[in-house]
Amino acid sequence: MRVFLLGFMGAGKTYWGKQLAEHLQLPFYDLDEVIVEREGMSVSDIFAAKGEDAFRQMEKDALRELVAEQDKFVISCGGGTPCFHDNITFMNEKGTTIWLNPAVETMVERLKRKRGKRPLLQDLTDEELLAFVEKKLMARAPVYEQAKVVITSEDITLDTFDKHLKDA
Ligand SMILES: Nc1ncnc2c1ncn2[C@@H]1O[C@H](COP(=O)(O)OP(=O)(O)OP(=O)(O)O)[C@@H](O)[C@H]1O
Ligand SMILES: O=C(O)C1=C[C@@H](O)[C@@H](O)[C@H](O)C1
Ligand SMILES: [Mg+2]
Repeated sequence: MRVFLLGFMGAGKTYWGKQLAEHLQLPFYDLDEVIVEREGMSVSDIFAAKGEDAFRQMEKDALRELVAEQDKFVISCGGGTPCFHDNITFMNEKGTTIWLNPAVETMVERLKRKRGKRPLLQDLTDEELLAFVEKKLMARAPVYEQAKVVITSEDITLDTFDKHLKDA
C-alpha cells in the first residue's frame, strides 16, 4: 500500500504521516526532508539559491523515484507537491491520496511558528498570513480535491485514517 498525504502548509502532513506509517508498519518519507537530505540544503536555501522551479523539479523526481523503488510507504508530501508537474494524477495512479484539510485558522496558528522554514511565508507578517493562506488554498483546492480521501475534521485519530483507508 502506498499512502500520500496532501494538504496545505501546516495541515499536519508530517505530524500525521509519521504516526500513520508507524501504525501501518510502513516506511515513512517526508518529501521535503528527502529533498533536503539529497541536496544538503534547507528548502528555504534551495528556493533562494536555485529558485522554485528547480525545487519543483527535485520534488517531481524524488516522488517518482520513491514510487519506482517501493510499493509500500507513507509519504508526507510538501504543501505544493500535488499542484506541479501533474503530480496529483501520478499519485492517484500509484496509491491512495489523502487530503488533510483542517480549518484555515488552525493552519494559520500553526504557521505563525517556524515561518522561516517555509520560503513562501517567510516575508509575511502575522496580519498578512491569513489572507495569503486563504487565497493560496482557494487556488490549490481544485487540485487537492482530486485526492481519493478528504479529511476535513480536525478531531482526528489514527482510527480516522483506518476507516478511510478501508473504504478507499
Ligand atoms: N493534530 C495536531 N495537533 C497538534 N499539533 C499539530 C497537529 N498537526 C500538526 N501539528 C503541529 O503543527 C505544525 C505544522 O504541522 P506539520 O509540520 O505536520 O505540517 P505540514 O502539513 O507537514 O506542513 P508543510 O507543508 O509546511 O511541511 C507542527 O509543529 C505540528 O507539530
Ligand atoms: O506549499 C508549498 O508550496 C510548500 C510547502 C512546503 O512543504 C515545502 O515543500 C515548500 O516550502 C513549499
Ligand atoms: Mg511537512
